[in-house]
Amino acid sequence: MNMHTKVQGKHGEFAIEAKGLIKRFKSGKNYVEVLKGVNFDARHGDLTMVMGPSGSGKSTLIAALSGLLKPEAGRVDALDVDDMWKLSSGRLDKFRLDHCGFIFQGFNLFPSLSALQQVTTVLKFQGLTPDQARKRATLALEEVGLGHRLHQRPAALSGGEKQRVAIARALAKDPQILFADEPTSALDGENGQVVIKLLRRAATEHGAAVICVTHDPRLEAWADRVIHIEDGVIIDDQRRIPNPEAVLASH
Ligand SMILES: Nc1ncnc2c1ncn2[C@@H]1O[C@H](COP(=O)(O)OP(=O)(O)OP(=O)(O)O)[C@@H](O)[C@H]1O
Repeated sequence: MNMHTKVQGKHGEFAIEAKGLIKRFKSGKNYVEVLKGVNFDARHGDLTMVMGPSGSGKSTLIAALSGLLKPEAGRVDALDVDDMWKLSSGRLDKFRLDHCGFIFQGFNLFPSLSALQQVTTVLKFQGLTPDQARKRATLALEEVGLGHRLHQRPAALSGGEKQRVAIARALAKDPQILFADEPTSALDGENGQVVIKLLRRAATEHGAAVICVTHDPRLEAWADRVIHIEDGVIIDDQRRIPNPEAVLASH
């Protein structure tokens, strides 16, 4: 693991705490309550997994926690920010850029950029010089095993490689909070294993608070904590001892 930067928050400290989150969507004439007063927290160094059936509110919860979707009620305290949703949208964007990493199922890569450029673009936004950005991006891509694919565009990469580029892009800035939404669902067992191990390492070695939404019960083996959500309510929250050497069987 590269040692160039470290998350400031200590292992075990809260990275994010949310209270009373309520989110409603309009459905015809009515409103559907998708988050029904959710309390949530996640700690540095933990891989916190959020599981639940389709439509239970997992993605909505991630969006409300990460400043992407404003809840109707409740508050989110993250790192040194009290009540994130009181920030202006510009400050909220800056907070996300500086401190949060995102990994989504669809990879969200730019078709015309090489693997290296996908990562350097974000780092340059953060204010690194082109030279610093290139060095840091190269390290991040090497860390996910793509040192030999730096100049390939997404069309030339496999699904697993694309997801690893997305992870390198998220990890290159050493996010203090890493949000992953179904990061392995488009991958086979072998590539899924690579990805979940990278998330595990982001927590253990970088000290990030990794919050991973998944349907996939096989990923529980790597988690420090498994939270179950059903119908907009957290119904279970268990700490467990992760097994970083677990093997992900194919579906
Ligand atoms: N923008 C929206 N407008 C209206 N309804 C929405 C919107 N986003 C989500 N919903 C509804 O909110 C509910 C919860 O959605 P959400 O995506 O949070 O669930 P999920 O647990 O992540 O599901 P999945 O595992 O299928 O991704 C669903 O019933 C969905 O249809």
